[in-house]
Order: sequence, then C-alpha cells, then structure tokens
Amino acid sequence: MKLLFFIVNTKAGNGKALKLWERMKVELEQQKINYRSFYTKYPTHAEELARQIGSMFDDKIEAVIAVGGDGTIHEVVNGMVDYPQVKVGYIPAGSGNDFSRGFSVPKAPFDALRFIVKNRHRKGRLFDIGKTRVRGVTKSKYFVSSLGTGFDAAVSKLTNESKMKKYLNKIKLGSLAYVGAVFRVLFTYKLTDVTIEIDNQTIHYNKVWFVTVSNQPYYGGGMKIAPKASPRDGLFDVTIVHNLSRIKLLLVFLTVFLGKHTGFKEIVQHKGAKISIQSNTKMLVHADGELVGQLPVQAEVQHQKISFLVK
Ligand SMILES: Nc1ncnc2c1ncn2[C@@H]1O[C@H](COP(=O)(O)OP(=O)(O)OP(=O)(O)O)[C@@H](O)[C@H]1O
Repeated sequence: MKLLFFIVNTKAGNGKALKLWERMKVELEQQKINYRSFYTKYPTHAEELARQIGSMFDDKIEAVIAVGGDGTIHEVVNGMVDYPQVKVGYIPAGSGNDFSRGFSVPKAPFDALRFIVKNRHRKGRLFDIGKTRVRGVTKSKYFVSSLGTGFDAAVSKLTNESKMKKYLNKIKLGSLAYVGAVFRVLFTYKLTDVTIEIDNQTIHYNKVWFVTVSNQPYYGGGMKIAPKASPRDGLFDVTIVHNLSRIKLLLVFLTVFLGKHTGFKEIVQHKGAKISIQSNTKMLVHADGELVGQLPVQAEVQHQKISFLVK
C-alpha cells in the first residue's frame, strides 16, 4: 500500500498553511486516504524532511506534497532531487504561490488537494529545474521557478530582516513589510555593471537593476517577468533590467503583472541553458525568493529532472 506524504510549512502564509492543513486532514480522513504528514520546525526543515522521506519510504511513496508557498516547494524539490522516480505535488498555501501559476496547479488550496487525491495513482509529468552554484557555497542548489540577483534579492533580504515584519504578520499586514522594503531599496539601491555568459556568449551590461533567470513566467507574487518561459523547453529565459531611472522602474513594476514590460528598450531577454553572472560589486542572489548567497553564480538547466503531479 502506497501513501501520500505531506510536508506542511507551519509558517507559510503567516500561519495560513497550518490552518488549512487542519481542515484538509479532516477531508482526507473522511475519504479514508492513506497519508502521513510532517510539520516544519525551522527554515530548511522541509528539505530535510523530504530527503528523509525519500530515503526511508522510497517504495511506499505515492507522492510527496509540499503544503506552503514558493519557499516550501523550493525546499521540497531540493530534498527530492535524488529520488527522481517520486512524484512531487503542491498545495498553494503561502503568500505568493508563483509555483502554482507557472506549473498548472489549481489555485485554490482545496481544489489542489482534490486534484492530488483524484490523480494520485497517475504518472507524474517531467519538468525542468535549475541547478545553481553560488560563490562560497560548495553544495549545488536547485530552483524550480527562478533565480535572481540585484534589486529583488536586496528587497528579499530587507523584508526578512525587518523588525516590523513579525508585528505586521500578526495583524495580517505582512505584505506591507514587502512594499515598504521595495520603496526603501528603490531609493537607495546602487546600480552595478554585470557580465553575463549565456551558452558561451558573453554580454556586458551597465547600470543593472536586476537579472532574473526564469524557468517559468512568474515570480515575486504574480509578476509575469518572463512571459515566454516554459519549464519544459530545456531553456531558461534571462531578463536583464538596466539603464533606466527610478521613476521608469516604477512604471515597469506596474506593467510587469500583465507581462507588458517587455516593450521597454531597457528590458532585454535571452534564452539559454547554461548561464553565468558576475560583477565587480557585491550582489546578493536568490533562488525561488530564498537568499542563497552572492555573485558569481552559475545556473544550468536540468532537463526533465523532476516528476510533478500537476494538471
Ligand atoms: N517552522 C518554521 N519556522 C520558521 N521558518 C520556517 C519554518 N518552516 C519553514 N520556514 C521558512 O518559511 C519560509 C517561507 O516559506 P514559504 O515561501 O513557503 O511561504 P510564504 O513566504 O508565505 O509564501 P511565498 O514564498 O509563496 O510568498 C521559508 O524560507 C522556510 O524556510
């Protein structure tokens, strides 16, 4: 008998994931579904739990399901890369949930649960992920949606360090911490020169705001940063935003949710399977919104590496 294994991020969506999961358990028990659940106790725990489940229960696993946001599916995929025969699923219960936008997961959490239950015996679909190495970190990391450096990574850092965040989360205004950080970084961020190698072609860009390497179109909570990206084509879409004023960046910010920002001449897009980014200036790097280190960074497509239980 095979089981569904759920890894629940107790902190995702400001605690929303845990509340949802309590109701989901009732539904699973009413339907007599065989499952086990595990709760995260600290950051990176979802990755450890996934790896332990993969190694201990290998032949008993129907699928491993991440319950949380983009950080949770990021960690679960990092834990499951050595078990490519195991299907991975996702229940969107975080604050952003870009994974569900780009990988055809039902948007409503209970619809996602019902989809998983109904299709649990089905074969998964193979998707690309990215493998990355950053300066000073010996172990490779994997990302499912995007990797980025510059302005957006600086915003992630400031949001996470914000003393106000905990308080704002408590009164359900956590996203204000993010907006506050965007504005603080917008007026203080120093533009940098960046050199990017895309499949052995080297390109130099001046006054760069940020570079994003996308495996799927969405990032940052619904921004359609790389409208043509596909997680099945064996290629990344690289977006470079450079040489534009702070005011024009705000304008870009308003258009990016519809994917209409690509008309601006300051936004350049390339496709490639092997990317490296470097700069003379210290620049932070995020993978799926989680800070992973600093430049230089390399990213390589791992074609059809993970089997997702998605539509
Ligand atoms: N028990 C825990 N205590 C503290 N942090 C945790 C715990 N469990 C997981 N985390 C961390 O929570 C972070 C946020 O998780 P996640 O990104 O899934 O949720 P979110 O921020 O609400 O959603 P999204 O990224 O989609 O906006 C991750 O960096 C993860 O490492």
